[in-house]
Amino acid sequence: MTMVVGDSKEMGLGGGFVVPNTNSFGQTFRDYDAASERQKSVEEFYRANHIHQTYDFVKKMREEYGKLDRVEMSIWECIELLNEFVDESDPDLDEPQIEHLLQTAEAIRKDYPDEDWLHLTGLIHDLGKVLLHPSFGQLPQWAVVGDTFPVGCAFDESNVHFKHFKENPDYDNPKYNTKLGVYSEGCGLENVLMSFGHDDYMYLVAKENNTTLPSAALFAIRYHSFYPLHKHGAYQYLLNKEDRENLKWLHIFNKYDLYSKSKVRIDVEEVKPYYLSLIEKYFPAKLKW
Ligand SMILES: O[C@H]1[C@H](O)[C@@H](O)[C@H](O)[C@@H](O)[C@H]1O
Ligand SMILES: [Fe+2]
Ligand SMILES: [Fe+2]
Repeated sequence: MTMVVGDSKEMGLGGGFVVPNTNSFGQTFRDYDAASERQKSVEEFYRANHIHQTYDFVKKMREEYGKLDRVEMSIWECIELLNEFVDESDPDLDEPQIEHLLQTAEAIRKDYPDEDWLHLTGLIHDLGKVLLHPSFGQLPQWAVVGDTFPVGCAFDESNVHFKHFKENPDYDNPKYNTKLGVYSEGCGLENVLMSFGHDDYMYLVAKENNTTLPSAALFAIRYHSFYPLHKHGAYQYLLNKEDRENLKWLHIFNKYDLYSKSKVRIDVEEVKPYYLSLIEKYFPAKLKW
């Protein structure tokens, strides 16, 4: 039995995943106001993100990137491409993305050893960040990372750095700035346009390449950055019954996505054979991106 020294919350029994009290900068997770070396640049990131993610922008990007006509590569090749990127929206992590993917997957594996689909979901959930790469047009960070939110209806105040939405052209547009905007009560998230980024893009890649992952996996990939919903319970009026079901797995998934972020590196070569076997089980050898 492993005992981890710390207060009661940090104590882990039996080798399961232990939720740390603080991130690797000594702060609580997702504290966007804490004075840290990353605070200013993260806020700058959200300012640009909130200004530029409009209804029209999202529509255009979805059409363009939904074609999947840019690159052909395997899941593992994509993982390796992510080695060079650090996410500018993240107050908790400044390691290359490949570390975060493996940390998430391995943390899930500790607590859910039999749910191999969830391990793979952890491994691939952020692969959409490949949009930052030159072969994808080197999109700016504000169009790829950060929390997501619906466009086409009023922005909820639970969004991180909400005040910067006031500079978004949709903020004053009566078509888009009411509670429901262009949507109807209970219409289902599938019918809602979310701010464009790595979540929705990776969902499209997985679906269009005919993954055999279950729908809870696709939902987790697609909405894992939708913190206003899964952390704050905002935007409930857009959900349908299926969304509420899938949300249960997203809550589980989020614990590992967020709290596995650390400076402790995973030995890539050691775990690679296991993940290659999962990729082979759920994906074709080459995918369209
Ligand atoms: O900074 C993080 C990071 O970009 C994650 O990949 C995303 O899923 C989170 O929602 C975001 O806040
Ligand atoms: Fe993400
Ligand atoms: Fe993540």
